[in-house]
Amino acid sequence: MAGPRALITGIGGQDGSYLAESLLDDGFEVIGMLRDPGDLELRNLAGVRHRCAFVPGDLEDPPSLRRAVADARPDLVFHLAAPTFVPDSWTDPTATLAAIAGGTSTLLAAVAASLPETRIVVVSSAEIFGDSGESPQDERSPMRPRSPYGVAKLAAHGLVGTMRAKHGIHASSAITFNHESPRRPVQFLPRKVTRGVAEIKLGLAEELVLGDLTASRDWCDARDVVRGLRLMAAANQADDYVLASGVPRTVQDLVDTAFACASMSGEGRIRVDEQFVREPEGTQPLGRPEKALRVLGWAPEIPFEQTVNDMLDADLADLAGR
Ligand SMILES: C[C@H]1O[C@H](OP(=O)(O)OP(=O)(O)OC[C@H]2O[C@@H](n3cnc4c(=O)[nH]c(N)nc43)[C@H](O)[C@@H]2O)[C@@H](O)[C@@H](O)C1=O
Repeated sequence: MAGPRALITGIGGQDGSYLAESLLDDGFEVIGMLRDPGDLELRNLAGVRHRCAFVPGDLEDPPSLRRAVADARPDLVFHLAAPTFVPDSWTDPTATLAAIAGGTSTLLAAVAASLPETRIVVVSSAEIFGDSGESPQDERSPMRPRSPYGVAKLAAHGLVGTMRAKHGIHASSAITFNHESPRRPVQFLPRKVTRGVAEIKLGLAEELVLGDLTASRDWCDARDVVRGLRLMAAANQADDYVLASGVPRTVQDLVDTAFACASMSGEGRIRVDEQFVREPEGTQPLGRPEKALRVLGWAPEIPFEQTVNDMLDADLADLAGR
């Protein structure tokens, strides 16, 4: 007999691919929504692609999302797909809102209308807090986003709560803080750092060019976050949860950790370039994941140093294999 079915939007990304692996391991049938299911460049899915099915769907094309839900008839939906690099959201705020807020409302409405027993987890973001004025942040902290990306993620988060209240569906919002892994793209800071350190280690580069070294983030491992998403889907009651480490670290801390993992000193190897410096944050982004621990029994398990080390190892192997 076939197992329960899960539809994952954003299956080719960092979180989507780990989630697919975890669900397949537990006997789920996994259906991935892709803009182009003919795309074979799904590096993150290399190990499991042949065990997944795929349906077409584009966040900015509502009929395609409704069709994806109708065709997959999932028991669970994990909505992960989104444009994710925050600075890019200033280039086209309209497209950011359409993809993130519009895509989420279409999926929630499709579930409420045709599959009301289906459970859905929507991935929101710590960027919804912005100038919260409160640190650390939890599910009840003021939400004052500072970018179109944050505004769009706040709309998606709000839609989950309103659709849950109105239609009684099992819809949950994961307020995820920064999470990393060897599958993180290089435009994000931690991957840029481990890739840069690997290049220096191999003699392929002399320095690492970054923005503000004093900026602070709450980093955890993507594999821990994915475990949290599954616990949210499995919980008796749908609800919203902060998934975070609860530990603040600066960009400099991250850089030091990466050089230490490479058994090197970063002294004299970092240059700050204004093009990577963002406006300073009024409120330190830092999560308080107490509710996730209390209700779901979730806590991060993979130490920060382990994540950075895994990323560095992947970069060294990748560069050495070229
Ligand atoms: C929760 C949230 O998390 C992520 O968004 P992000 O925090 O913008 O991620 P990032 O890795 O681009 O920046 C982290 C920090 O690092 C600083 N920083 C310094 N120097 C460079 C630098 O050279 N490059 C970058 N990218 N950042 C730099 C930068 O100013 C910032 O303070 C996404 O997953 C997003 O989708 C999401 O939802």
